[in-house]
Amino acid sequence: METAAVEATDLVKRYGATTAVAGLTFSAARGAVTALLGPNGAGKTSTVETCEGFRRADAGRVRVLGLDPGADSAALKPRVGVMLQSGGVPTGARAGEWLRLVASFHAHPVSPDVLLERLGLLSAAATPFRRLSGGQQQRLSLAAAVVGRPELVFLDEPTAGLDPQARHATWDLIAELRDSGVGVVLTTHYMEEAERLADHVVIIDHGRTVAAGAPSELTDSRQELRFRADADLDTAALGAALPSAARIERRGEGGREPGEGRGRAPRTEYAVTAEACEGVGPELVATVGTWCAANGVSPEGLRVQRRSLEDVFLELTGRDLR
Ligand SMILES: Nc1ncnc2c1ncn2[C@@H]1O[C@H](COP(=O)(O)OP(=O)(O)OP(=O)(O)O)[C@@H](O)[C@H]1O
Repeated sequence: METAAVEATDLVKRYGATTAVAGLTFSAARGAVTALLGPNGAGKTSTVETCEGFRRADAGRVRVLGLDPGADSAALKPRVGVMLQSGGVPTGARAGEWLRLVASFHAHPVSPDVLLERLGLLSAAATPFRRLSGGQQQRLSLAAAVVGRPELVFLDEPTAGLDPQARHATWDLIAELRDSGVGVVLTTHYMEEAERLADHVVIIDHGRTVAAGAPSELTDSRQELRFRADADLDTAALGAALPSAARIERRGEGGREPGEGRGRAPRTEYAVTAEACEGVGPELVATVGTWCAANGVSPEGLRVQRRSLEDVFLELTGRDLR
């Protein structure tokens, strides 16, 4: 059987007294996009850098393409592409020259010019790295990670700070890599990106895996009823009218509808959840609608929807700032 792209088991990484990774287990398949999600400081970068062989695990086991990233680093180097958060490009290197140099280290590279064009960097090819915009630097680092036709790429926040055009170009490139059989392991803070791009999501918190699965597996089983109403909605009274398995919670400011004037107070978003997903159905909609009608409340945008990955993420990792 072909080995996984990455297999990490009970991984531990410490920096002095800080335990950044505390027994983390995850796997990433070949020909698939695996997204590592987690709040700031959750241990994503430490995990990725350990898998890349830049850091030594204090305990646990990591296999990358079936090999040990520390002991087998020479064998892995030509097979694994790495995009670092910090770029990793010498500041004086010109974009095009740098990419050609990286390509020259590989036996069958992609044409550097084709990659520069794909990522909108042709006009910046003669510009030194330090003079590139932040987004151009990101894209050059991505190009350098994939130019050698790796079997596996690690991308640490590949679209952080990119404009929508560059983000879409990056997504297209990542999807193509996956479709051609490359394993992609990326970290991101953009839930929409993970939902759209990832085949497998690993949610990490406090150095451990707290949930893993396909985005749809993590969100499908969680329907809820949502609506917007005034901030002072009497949630206790509405809650009392609901079946015992259901409860209502405030989900924060719902904002204004497009075109709605600033003169009107922003609405608050509410969610009614039930212990079992089947509990969120027509009867619950009717109960909420009837209560609203009897109490002079106009529930805007009343709908039953699947929870977003962001909802699931916040539920699992909490709302406290890290
Ligand atoms: N080189 C280091 N020396 C000491 N502590 C470190 C080092 N790198 C990371 N840490 C600490 O380890 C923990 C995990 O950091 P890590 O960068 O792995 O998290 P992360 O999930 O990638 O965070 P972010 O989303 O902010 O990039 C944090 O508490 C961080 O302060």
